[in-house]
Amino acid sequence: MSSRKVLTLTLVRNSVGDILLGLKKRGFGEGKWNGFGGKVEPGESILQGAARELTEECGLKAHSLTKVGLLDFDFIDDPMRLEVHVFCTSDYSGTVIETEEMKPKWYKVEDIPFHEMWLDDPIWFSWYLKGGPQFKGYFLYKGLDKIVEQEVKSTDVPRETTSCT
Ligand SMILES: Nc1[nH]c(=O)nc2c1ncn2[C@H]1C[C@H](O)[C@@H](COP(=O)(O)OP(=O)(O)OP(=O)(O)O)O1
Repeated sequence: MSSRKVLTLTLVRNSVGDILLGLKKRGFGEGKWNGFGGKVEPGESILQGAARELTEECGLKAHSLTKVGLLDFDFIDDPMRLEVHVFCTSDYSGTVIETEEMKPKWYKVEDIPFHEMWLDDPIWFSWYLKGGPQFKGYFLYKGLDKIVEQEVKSTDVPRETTSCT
């Protein structure tokens, strides 16, 4: 029996192209820098979940979100499967705040701290940064510190921007 979790991950960029990451202070991925997101709750859409998590974790309100990719994670000897829907936005308002879950910080793209992020991030991030159609990634982990299988590819599906209002 596998247990599949649907999660969101949102990458925010400001008007000068810097990217907002958060240092996860608790829970899954604690101690790693990442975008903002979490589990989609019953009764909400994936987009609604992404917008809610962004506000909960760093205070920003997304006016629209652009779907950029999908990441699937399997774990050897663990029935957990993660389906992570990746969004980006530069269309937001509010002030960035530190929350119980995340300590946020703006990074220049060339300074993204990949050595303090999930091992898969340096593999798929370039697909996000370069634009183009949505990407699809698959990673098989052994534990949380080793990737034993990986694939990232482009799909035929263009990036899609949806209003959050
Ligand atoms: N391998 C991976 N690479 C990556 O870049 N992001 C990942 C990842 N695995 C999970 N994530 C993201 C998805 C999501 O944004 C976040 C995990 O969210 P969760 O809601 O599971 O966190 P928590 O365990 O803190 O749960 P809550 O207590 O519900 O907030 O980490």
